Amino acid sequence: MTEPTSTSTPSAGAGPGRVLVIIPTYNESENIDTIVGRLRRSVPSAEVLVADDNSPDGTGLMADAIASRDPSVHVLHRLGKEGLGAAYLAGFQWGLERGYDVLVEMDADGSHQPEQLPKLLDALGPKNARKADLVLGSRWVRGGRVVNWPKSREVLSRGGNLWTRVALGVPLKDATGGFRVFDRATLLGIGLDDVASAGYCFQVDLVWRALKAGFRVVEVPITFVERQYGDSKMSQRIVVEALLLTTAWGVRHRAEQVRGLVRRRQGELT
Ligand SMILES: Nc1nc2c(ncn2[C@@H]2O[C@H](COP(=O)(O)OP(=O)(O)O[C@H]3O[C@H](CO)[C@@H](O)[C@H](O)[C@@H]3O)[C@@H](O)[C@H]2O)c(=O)[nH]1
Repeated sequence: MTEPTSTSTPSAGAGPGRVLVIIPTYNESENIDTIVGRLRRSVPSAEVLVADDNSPDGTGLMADAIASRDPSVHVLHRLGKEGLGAAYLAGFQWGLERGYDVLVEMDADGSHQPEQLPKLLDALGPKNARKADLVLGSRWVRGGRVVNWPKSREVLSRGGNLWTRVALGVPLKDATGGFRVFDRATLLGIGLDDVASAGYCFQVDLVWRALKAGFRVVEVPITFVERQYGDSKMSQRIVVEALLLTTAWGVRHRAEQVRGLVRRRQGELT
């Protein structure tokens, strides 16, 4: 693990502040060089943290080699595969401890295009005058799209987002996507210590927490391009986790709403 340098810090106030892009990896040896290179060219001031879960294909070692040539690239070596959510939580902690102002989630496989990161950072706004607290790269708002996705993935994603709106009342088109930009204060304000979701449900969990805490969440259209190399880690277990957890949260949420309504009615009657 290497320490961040201060050389890439943008001028105070004008830009978004110190940006750390966290890239979780598990068996991404075919993608890691390309994605880090694209990212460094697209947003040269941003630093990168590769959070690798001891990938058997040597992704972590490849990331070390990149980091040895580029002081803006850091590597967090984790013991084993614990899911995307756990890798991001470790990455957030790493970045918050080191004082980054903006923390970004981005896949390693090229499905999130680094060339679109500047417009997500623009939507967050400058460090001293944020326009939003959390920016979501959205496939399902007007202008957003997916390229080369099988119909089954589109149905799963659209269905998952519909379920999120119905069960949790989340007023967003794409609460499950994983290309996002967090202001530091948002991550500090949503209680990361008790996040239990490990798989992709983690994405819904964080958005929902941000909305409940009153943070401004905005969606910006992106083009999501299905990976060319390597495999998705999406599994039945991940889908079941998402369904069970969102259902449990939804039931609790609706019960709280009903209790609130009853309390208000009782107050009106007395
Ligand atoms: N460290 C670590 N990284 C992981 C793990 N599982 C997946 N990743 C990494 O997380 C990124 C996304 O994983 P994929 O398996 O390629 O994701 P996907 O199926 O295309 O899902 C994407 O879309 C979902 C919504 O449709 C998103 O919810 C998800 O975050 C991701 O962006 C990749 O960089 C992958 O290596 C893990 O257990 N540990």
